[in-house]
Amino acid sequence: MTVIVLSGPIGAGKSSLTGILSKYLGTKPFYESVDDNPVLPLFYADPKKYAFLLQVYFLNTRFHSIKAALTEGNNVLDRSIYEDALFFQMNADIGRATKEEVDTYYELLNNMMNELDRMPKKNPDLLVHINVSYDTMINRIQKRGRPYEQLSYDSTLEDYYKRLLRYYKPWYEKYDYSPKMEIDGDKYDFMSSEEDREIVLDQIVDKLKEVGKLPLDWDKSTDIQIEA
Ligand SMILES: Nc1ncnc2c1ncn2[C@@H]1O[C@H](COP(=O)(O)OP(=O)(O)OP(=O)(O)O)[C@@H](O)[C@H]1O
Ligand SMILES: Nc1nc(=O)c2ncn([C@H]3C[C@H](O)[C@@H](CO)O3)c2[nH]1
Repeated sequence: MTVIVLSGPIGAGKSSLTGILSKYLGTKPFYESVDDNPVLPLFYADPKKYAFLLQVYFLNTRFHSIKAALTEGNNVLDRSIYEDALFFQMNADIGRATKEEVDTYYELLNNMMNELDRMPKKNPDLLVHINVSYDTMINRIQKRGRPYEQLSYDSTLEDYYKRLLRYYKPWYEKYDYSPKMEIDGDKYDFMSSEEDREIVLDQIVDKLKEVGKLPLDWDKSTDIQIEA
């Protein structure tokens, strides 16, 4: 059993790479709840009011996915639970949560982490972090086109996104729940370029081999078709 988690800022390419990687390794993808998430548009419309609710929503849905992913088969998850606190702390730092919400959130998170600790498999086998610059992040957010994430929707989003990138750097450096690796999301267009896709997949496969976690039942499929 091999569990891989993707990490990285908004629009870095986690869901896209989750799809590619899970197809390539013949594993199951677990996606973050976004299009079916009723709180996300509320949050972008009124962040101060909905930051706490959104965080609890994500924590709950991620916990469900993790429980399923850590109990059966080989899986790829498109964002790690370890990034949840990064988002919440950043929102709290810019005044979008009360002290009571902060305390309650961390108690809940700790509680959930303790539950994960009691599971047969506690941590993922590999974290694949996608690094992107601010310009790439914005281009991808525009390309994907969720209305409430666009800079034109809210003039404070530029600062929010730049701040998010600043929070990610130390977060990745400190991360030690599993082996980890970085993918250069500025350099490799794994969506349109087959050559780039192969390079990125090779990097991940090499790392899985290095840590002894390449799925034994892995059936390499050579041709990954990307749906437009
Ligand atoms: N390496 C890449 N090269 C070119 N385009 C990419 C790359 N990665 C992702 N994209 C495109 O960027 C957009 C955002 O990608 P995706 O939804 O996978 O990001 P994400 O990290 O899952 O975002 P979020 O954190 O918001 O869930 C999509 O339109 C996708 O096709
Ligand atoms: N505030 C907040 N906390 C989280 O834990 C979190 N996880 C994801 N997101 C937002 C980013 C993208 O818009 C969108 C898809 O990733 O959802 C979050 N926002």
